[in-house]
Amino acid sequence: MQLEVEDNKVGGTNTTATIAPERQELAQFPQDNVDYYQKIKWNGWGDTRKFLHTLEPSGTIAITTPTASAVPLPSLANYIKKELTLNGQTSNLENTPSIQLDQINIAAPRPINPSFERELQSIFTPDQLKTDKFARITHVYGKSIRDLVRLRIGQINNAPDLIILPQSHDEVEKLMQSANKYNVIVIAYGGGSNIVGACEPVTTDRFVVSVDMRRMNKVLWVDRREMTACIQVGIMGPDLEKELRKSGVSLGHDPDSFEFSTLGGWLATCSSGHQSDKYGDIEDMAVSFKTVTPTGTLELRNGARAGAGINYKHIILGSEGTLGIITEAVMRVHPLPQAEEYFGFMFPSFTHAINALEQIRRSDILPTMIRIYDPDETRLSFSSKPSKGAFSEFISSAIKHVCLSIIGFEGSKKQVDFHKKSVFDILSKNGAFGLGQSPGKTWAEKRYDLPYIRDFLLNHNMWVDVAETTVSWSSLLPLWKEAKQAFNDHFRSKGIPSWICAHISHTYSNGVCLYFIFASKQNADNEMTPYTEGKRLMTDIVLKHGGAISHHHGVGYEHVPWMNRYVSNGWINVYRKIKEVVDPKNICNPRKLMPTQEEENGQKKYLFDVLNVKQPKL
Ligand SMILES: Cc1cc2nc3c(=O)[nH]c(=O)nc-3n(C[C@H](O)[C@H](O)[C@H](O)COP(=O)(O)OP(=O)(O)OC[C@H]3O[C@@H](n4cnc5c(N)ncnc54)[C@H](O)[C@@H]3O)c2cc1C
Repeated sequence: MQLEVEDNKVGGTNTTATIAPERQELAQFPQDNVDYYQKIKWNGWGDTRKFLHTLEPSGTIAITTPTASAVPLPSLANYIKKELTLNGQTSNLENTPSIQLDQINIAAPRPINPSFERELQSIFTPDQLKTDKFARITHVYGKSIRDLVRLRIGQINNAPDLIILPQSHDEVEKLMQSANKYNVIVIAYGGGSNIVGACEPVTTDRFVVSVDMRRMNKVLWVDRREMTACIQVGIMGPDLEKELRKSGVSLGHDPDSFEFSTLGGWLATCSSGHQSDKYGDIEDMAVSFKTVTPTGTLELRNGARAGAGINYKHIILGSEGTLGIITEAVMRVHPLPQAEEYFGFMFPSFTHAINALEQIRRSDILPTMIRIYDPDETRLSFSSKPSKGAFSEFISSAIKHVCLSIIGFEGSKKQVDFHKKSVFDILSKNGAFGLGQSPGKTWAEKRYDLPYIRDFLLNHNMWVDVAETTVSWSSLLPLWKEAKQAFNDHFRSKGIPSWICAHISHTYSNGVCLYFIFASKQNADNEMTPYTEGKRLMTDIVLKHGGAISHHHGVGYEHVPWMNRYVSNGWINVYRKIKEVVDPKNICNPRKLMPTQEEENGQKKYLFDVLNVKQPKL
C-alpha cells in the first residue's frame, strides 16, 4: 500500500494527486467503461452474473452462480409448494416469465428546453448524458414488488427524459442551478434499491432528469485520529468498504442491500445495517455532509457534537432527495475488528428468544448483531440450504415452534470474549441451544442472497413483499401475532394461499425492528390488488400497535397515505415550509415523503392507490 499520510489524513481533499495507485484506478470509474446501472438486473434483484434460481425438470430448485452451476436446493420447492397451500392442496409452480427488454416500448423523451440543453453541454461531457432506452428504463423504478412487476410486463409510463451521471460536487451544483432556472425536475438516483417508489418520476408536466450518483465514488480522505472519512456519496457499499479497509478502517454499515446501494441513498433514507447494535444506524455515523439544493448548497460543520440549536443534519437525513442532492459526507469510521465471531442458537419458542433479547439489551453488554427468526422463517432458512443435511431436514419438516438465532461479535479478542460470556449466560438461562459457529458462518457468507428468491417467485406466479417497523418491547408480541393471523385470514378467506414470517433484526433500549416477509399468489384476474391489500393491512396493523411506518425502508410514495397518522399536522407543515424555502419550484423529487395539500384534502388520490392498480397477466 502506498498511502500518503499527513496530519493523520490519508489522501487529499478533492484531488487524486496524493491517492495510492490502486485508489486512483478505482477513482476513474467506470474502469471498464460500464456504469453500474448496466451491470444490475433491469427487471430483478442484484448482479446479472451472480445468481439465478431455476426450476429443474425434476421439480428441484437449483441455484446458479458464477463459480458453480445449478447447485440443487432440495427442500426449497417442497417448502414453497407446501407453505403456499390452501385446503391441503399443493400449489403448483406455474411459469410466468418476464417480458424481454427488446419487447418493451417507451414514449420518446419530452422535448428539452434548448437553453437548458446548451447549459448541460457546457457542464458535462456527452458520455455523462444518456437518453437511450436502456438508461431510461433502468432509472424509472426502484426494487419494490410493484416496480418489478411493472418492469416484467413492460409497463413503463413515465421514464425520466434524461439521465445525468455527475462526477463532482461542482457539477451537481451547476446542474441544480440550471434545473431550477428551467423548472426541470431532478431526482437523485443512488443504487435504486429502495422499495417505496422513492425514485420514480410521478409528474407528467415537466422535463425529468434522473441524477445517477454512482460515478461520484471516491473516498476523499481518511482521518485516523478523529476516525472520520470524507466520501463522495455515490459510492456503492462494497467499493466503500474496500477503500476504507485500505486505511485499516470500516464504516460498519451493512444493510441487506449493501451490494447494490450507495452511501447517499443510505443517508437520504435513514438506512440501518445488520451491525447497528454496535456501530449505530446511519444517522449515528453521519458527522456532516454537503447538500446541493435549488437555492444553494447547505454545509454542516464537522465535530463530535454540538448543543447549538437544532441538529440541522436531521433536516436532510431521510429527506429522500426532496430537499436536494447530498454529494459528499464525513462519516465516523472504526478500526477493523481483530476478531469476528458468528454463532447459531436455537430457542424453544419465539417468546423465549424475545425474553433473552430483552435481557441482553438490559445488560448493556451487546453483541454486534443479533437476529431472531420466528418459526416460519426458521423453517424457510433451513429449507433454502443446498445440502439435505439430516438436521436441516428434521428442522424444516418436523419442528413447529423453534426459532433460529444468529449472533455476531466483533472487536478486540478481549472484548469479544467478554461479550460472549455475558451473552451466552443469558442465552442458556432462556433455554437456547448452541449450534456452534457453522450457522453463523453460513449466515455471514450468504447474507445477501435471500432477495434473489423473489425473482424466482415472480417467475412462478407468486409475489412476495416485506413490512418492517420499530415497535416497543411491550407491543412486539401482540403485533407479531395479530399481523400474522390477520394476513393469513385475509387471503385464505378469499381462497388465495398466503405465507408470512418475521424476524427481529435491530434492538434499542425502548424497542426493536420487527421485519415481516409475506407472500401470496396472483389472483385469477392477475391484478395488483392482492399486493396492495396485503400492504395496506400490514401498515394499518403496524400503526395500530404504535409502530413506526418504517424502521429503515423510508417513505417514497408507498407510505405517504399513512404519514398524517404517523406525524402530526404541525410537523407536516414544518416540512412543507422548509421545502418551500429550499426548493420553491418543487423540482426535487416531487410527491414523495409527505402528502401534498391536495392529497390531504382528498382532491387528489394518493399515488399508492392510483399507480398500477390493475395488472395484466404476468
Ligand atoms: C433486497 C433489499 C434489501 C434491503 N435491505 C435494507 C436494509 O437492510 N437496510 C436498509 O436500510 N434498507 C434496506 N433496503 C432498502 C434500500 O436498500 C435502502 O433504502 C437504501 O438506503 C437505498 O439506497 P440506494 O442508494 O439504493 O438509494 P435509491 O434507491 O437510489 O434512492 C432512495 C432515495 O434516496 C434518494 N437519494 C439517493 N441518493 C441521494 C443523494 N445522493 N442525495 C439525496 N437523495 C438521494 C433518492 O432520490 C430516493 O428518494 C433494502 C432493499 C432491498 C431491495
